[in-house]
Amino acid sequence: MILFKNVKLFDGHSLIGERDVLIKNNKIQLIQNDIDEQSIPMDILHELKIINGNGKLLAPGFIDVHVHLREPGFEYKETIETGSLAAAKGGFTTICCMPNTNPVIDSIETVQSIKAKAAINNGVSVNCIAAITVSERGEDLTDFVALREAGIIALSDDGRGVQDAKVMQDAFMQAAELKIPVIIHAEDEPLAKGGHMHAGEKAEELGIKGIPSTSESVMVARDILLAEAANAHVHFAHLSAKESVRWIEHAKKMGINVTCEVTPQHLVMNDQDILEDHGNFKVNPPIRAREDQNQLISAFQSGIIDIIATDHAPHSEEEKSRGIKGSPFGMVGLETAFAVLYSKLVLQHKVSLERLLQAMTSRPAEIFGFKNGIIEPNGEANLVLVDLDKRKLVDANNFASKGKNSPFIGWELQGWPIMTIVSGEIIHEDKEV
Ligand SMILES: NC(=O)N[C@@H](CC(=O)O)C(=O)O
Ligand SMILES: [Zn+2]
Ligand SMILES: [Zn+2]
Repeated sequence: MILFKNVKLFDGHSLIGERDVLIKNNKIQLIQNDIDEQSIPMDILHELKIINGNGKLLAPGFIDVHVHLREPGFEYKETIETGSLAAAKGGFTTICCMPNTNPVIDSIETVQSIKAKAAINNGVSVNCIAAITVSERGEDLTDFVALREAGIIALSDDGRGVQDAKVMQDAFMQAAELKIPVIIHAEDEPLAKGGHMHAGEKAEELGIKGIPSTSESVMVARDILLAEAANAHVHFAHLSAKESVRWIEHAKKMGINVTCEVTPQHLVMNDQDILEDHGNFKVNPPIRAREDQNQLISAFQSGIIDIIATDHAPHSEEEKSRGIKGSPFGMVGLETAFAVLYSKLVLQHKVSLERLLQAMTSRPAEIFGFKNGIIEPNGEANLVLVDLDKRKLVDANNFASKGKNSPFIGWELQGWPIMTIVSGEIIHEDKEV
């Protein structure tokens, strides 16, 4: 049993002010202006842990619909266990893993084995996203019916774009019938081929071949049209280019069933922030120009961009030590997401705290059909306590993730998750406080 005193409460939709919150039997028992400890029956009082909020923020546990857990096949980069620990440290209680593993998550056996492994970890809920095509080869569709039975929450060939429009059309048609969201990694391979970073001034300066924005935007436009024709729900992953945002805004106005996500790195950086030729700055899609960044921020604040997703993509230090040309694409993000966004967007008055929190809780829950993402009496107690005043330098040595490939190393950030609770149990507590 836990009693939070005087926490600043965000209920999933809005900041509702200072409250006391009582957690009992996995559930949120009471939310009141003042819960008197004396009112708690003596026989259970000894089990009560009182946490003095001192104005700290209590929110629904964060939800991340885009995480690479690397298991099976790439356990040297991350495992379900280390990824779940990293999630808890970042305040996430629900994550969804992408299928670009080895084997690819394209069969019910792989889904079941991931779920079984996740179940014996720290309590973070791990959901599977299965591949659209067998082995993510872009050719034959996986068995959507069987995969849905196995409990997947969406389909995606993340890591690669589905190049063939006919394959994509068939996928949208089946997914629409089964009501499964399709998550698009929008990338036209011939247009992106051979590139390592955004095709702009910075790439020229470094003498590195660029990836043009069109490699993303043409696929966004194509898949809006295909999803519209099939009446499917299309969700675009990790948006990077201003043109993509423009097409999505238009599609939403037309009433097409489209949603999308943006990562912290694409919101707070542009290619001028790539200070050195280091693999930690390499990600796909690439960090683009300042105008793209500004467009992403305003579309995020206005809700055209629905949610935050980290695209947590761990790689080994050895792999990332080969410079921008020689390293694999991807950045870790679970442990820094909130602090990065709070420091660089909220404290700088570019995005409101409410909007940021909605985009990490109730909005992803709504889009992907999770029951959590809100705080309400009798609801499951999946929570995060955030110290909005805490300042800390990002030090990858302290990450729970095996991946140390963060572009934020050395940044001094404010606003850190300090306690994560799943079904009433504290699964992570920051011992420094
Ligand atoms: N984002 C990345 O740069 N890399 C991801 C793949 C992906 O998300 O497309 C990875 O799996 O490493
Ligand atoms: Zn991707
Ligand atoms: Zn990804």
